[in-house]
Amino acid sequence: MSDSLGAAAFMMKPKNFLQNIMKPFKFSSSKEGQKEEDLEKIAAQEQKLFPFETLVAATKNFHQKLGEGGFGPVFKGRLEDGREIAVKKLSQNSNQGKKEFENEAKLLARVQHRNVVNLLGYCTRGAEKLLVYEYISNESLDKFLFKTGRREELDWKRRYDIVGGIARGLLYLHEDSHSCIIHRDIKASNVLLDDKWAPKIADFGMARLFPEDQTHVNTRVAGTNGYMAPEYVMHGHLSVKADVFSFGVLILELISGQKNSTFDVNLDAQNLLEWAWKLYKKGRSLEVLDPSLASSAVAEQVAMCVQIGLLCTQADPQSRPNMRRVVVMLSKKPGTLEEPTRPGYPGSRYRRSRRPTTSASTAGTSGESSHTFESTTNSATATTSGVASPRLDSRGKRPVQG
Ligand SMILES: Nc1ncnc2c1ncn2[C@@H]1O[C@H](COP(=O)(O)OP(=O)(O)OP(=O)(O)O)[C@@H](O)[C@H]1O
Repeated sequence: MSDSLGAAAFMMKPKNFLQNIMKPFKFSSSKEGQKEEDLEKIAAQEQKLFPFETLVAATKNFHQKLGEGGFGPVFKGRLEDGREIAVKKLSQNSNQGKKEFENEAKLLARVQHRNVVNLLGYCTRGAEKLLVYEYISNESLDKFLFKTGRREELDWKRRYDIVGGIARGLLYLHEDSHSCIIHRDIKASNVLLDDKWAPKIADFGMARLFPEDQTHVNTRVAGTNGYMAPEYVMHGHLSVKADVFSFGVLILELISGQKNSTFDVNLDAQNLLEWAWKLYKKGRSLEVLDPSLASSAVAEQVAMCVQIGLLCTQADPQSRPNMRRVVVMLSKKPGTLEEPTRPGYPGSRYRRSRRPTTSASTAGTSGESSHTFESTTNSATATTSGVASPRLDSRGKRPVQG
C-alpha cells in the first residue's frame, strides 16, 4: 500500500520531482533571464545573423568609412568580444528577396580558408542588407603594387608567397568549399593583405548575392576590364577557367608591377600579356620583373611565375591549367612545366572548336567553353568574324546579361 501511495505521489507531482533534481543547477530568476538572452545570442551567432543594433554599436553608427566599392560603402567596427570587423552596406539594387539573401549569406559564411576573407555573418533591416567580414589590417594589394612609394614594401619573397596564397585560396573556392564558387572578379584590389602579408581573397560569392535574371541586368558582379577572360568578356561563357585567366593576369602584374589595364605601350606591346609573351619567347623572361625587385628576386621562381602566368592566360580555356594544377606547379622545381603558346585577350580572333559545348553562365558551375581564340589584336571592341563587341561600363565592368 505504502508503495503504491509513494508511486501515486511520484506520478502526481513530476514537476516537483524534476525541480528537486534540478535544484543544484538552478539559477535565480534574474540570472535565468540572462541565460536565455545568452542562448539567444549563441543561436543568432550560429545563424550568422547580426542584429542591426549590434552593428550600429560596433561601427559607432557607421562612423569610420574604410572605402567604397561597386557594392557600397565599407565601415570599420569592433564587436563587444573585441573582434575587429568590416561592414559592407550593400547599396546596389538586388533582385534577390530577403530570404534568398539570408540563405546565400549563411552558406557563404561557411566558406572558411586562410586565404579567403572570412564572412562572419549578415544583417537585414527592411530593404537594407549588410555583410560582416573579419577586418584585414593591411589594405589591398593594388595599393602596394601600383603606387610609387609603397611597392618596395613588397619584396620578391612577399610577392612569391602572395602568389601561392591566392592560388590556394582560389583552389579552395573552386574545389574544396561546400560548392564550387567562381569568383568572377579576381584582381589586385580584391586581394587584401593581413598583418603578416598573407593574401585574403575578398568579395567572393557576390554573384550569388546578386543573381541575374531575365529582367535584371547587373552591372556590377561581372568582372573588371584587364582581368576578364576573352570567352567571358565576348560571349559571357563562364567557368572556373575565367578565374584562372584573371589569376594569370594578376601573377604577371605582381611580377612586373605593371597594371594590365593601363599598360605602358612604349614597351613594344599592346598589353602586359603580349609583352610578357614576347620576352618569354626570346628567353628573356627575367626582364618582366619589376626592376625594384632585382636585389631580392630568385631567378628560377621569377621564370616559373612568368610561365605560369602565360599558361593561365591561354586563349583556349581548356589549355589553361586548373587551380589544383597551378598549386602543384608552384610547389615544384622549375623545368617541369608545360610550354605556353601565345596568350589570349579580349579582341583575340574567335574560332569555334568541335568539342561539345558545356558552357555555363552562373556561379557554382564549372563547365568549360567549347570555343577557342587566336590572338591577333588587343582592341577591346574588335568585331572580326564572330567577335561580339564587349560592352563595358564606366568602371570597366562587363554587364551580365540575363
Ligand atoms: N574585410 C576588410 N577588411 C579591411 N578593409 C576592407 C575589407 N573589405 C573591404 N575593405 C576596404 O574597403 C574598401 C572598399 O572595398 P570593396 O571591396 O567594397 O571595393 P573595392 O574592392 O575597392 O572595389 P570593387 O567594388 O570594384 O571591387 C577598400 O578600400 C577595401 O580595402
